[in-house]
Amino acid sequence: MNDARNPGTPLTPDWFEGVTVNRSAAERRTAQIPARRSVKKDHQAAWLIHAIRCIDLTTLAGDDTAERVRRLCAKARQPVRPDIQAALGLAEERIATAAVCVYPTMVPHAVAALAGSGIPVASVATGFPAGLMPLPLRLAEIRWCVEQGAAEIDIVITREHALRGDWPALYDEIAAMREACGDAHMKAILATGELGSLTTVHAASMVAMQAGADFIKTSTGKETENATLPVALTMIRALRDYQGRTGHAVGFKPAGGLRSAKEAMVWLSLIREELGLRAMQPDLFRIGASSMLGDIERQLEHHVTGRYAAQSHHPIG
Ligand SMILES: O=C[C@H](O)COP(=O)(O)O
Repeated sequence: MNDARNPGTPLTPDWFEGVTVNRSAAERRTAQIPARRSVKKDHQAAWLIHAIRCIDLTTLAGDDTAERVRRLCAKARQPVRPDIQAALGLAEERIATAAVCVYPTMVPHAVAALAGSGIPVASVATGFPAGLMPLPLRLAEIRWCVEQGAAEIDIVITREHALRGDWPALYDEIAAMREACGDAHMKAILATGELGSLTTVHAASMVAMQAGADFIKTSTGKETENATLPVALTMIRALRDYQGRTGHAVGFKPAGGLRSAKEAMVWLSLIREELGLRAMQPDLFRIGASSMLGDIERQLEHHVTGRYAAQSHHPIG
């Protein structure tokens, strides 16, 4: 994760009030990306390996178990089958996911399973996914996760603050969460599918960064609408504006419903086009996904063998 933490700024409404985001313009701009074959065929395998290195390998299910988390962590340590990795000429390469993301009570199991791997444990917190709990309890949950060894905390915002335009309330809660995180890096989940408009998404993005978020993240994966390209473009433009004003690069994490290798390529293309190569690195770009890795591995196997394995051949959970 980017060692240079986001120091944040005082709440500065001038940076977002009066900004109106045109949804149809954002949709037109992003509609072109999926169709574009911007990555040459023989570079696609390299892009997919890079995508793996950006994945927060996630399980956030009510029936999660310690055993499932242990299996997920083993996958995070060895995401590509050794024979496929060798056939790609990468036998000596260390390929691992960026992090493993779990619920709080699964953190100790993930920490134990990832010991010595260098792969950080990310935990959702603050009453994920709705966040509708008293703030002191949400802050205590963050501190508990950090004490259990989580190095990254994915917090959720109170959507009502954004929906009502109560930016001081939103800023104060995120700043308090950032303080509770201590040395753990904080990703602010905006739950954009519940924010009503891209204009509100833009404002909430800017407030989260001003309050000290190290990353801004689209979704919990539990909303009806999760990561979409127009939402991402809105957040990325806010990121770029924030960096222009402060000199600090905040990370971006799309999450929720991202299932395929092709989507991974589209998201990487969007980041490259909008923010450049540096922003594609795992300390600034993550993909929150519970099942995308399986499809990426299938594509890599096809790249190597010319055949597709059955979906079940690359299980994770
Ligand atoms: O990052 C967290 C998301 O819940 C992952 O969503 P997903 O299970 O749809 O991949």
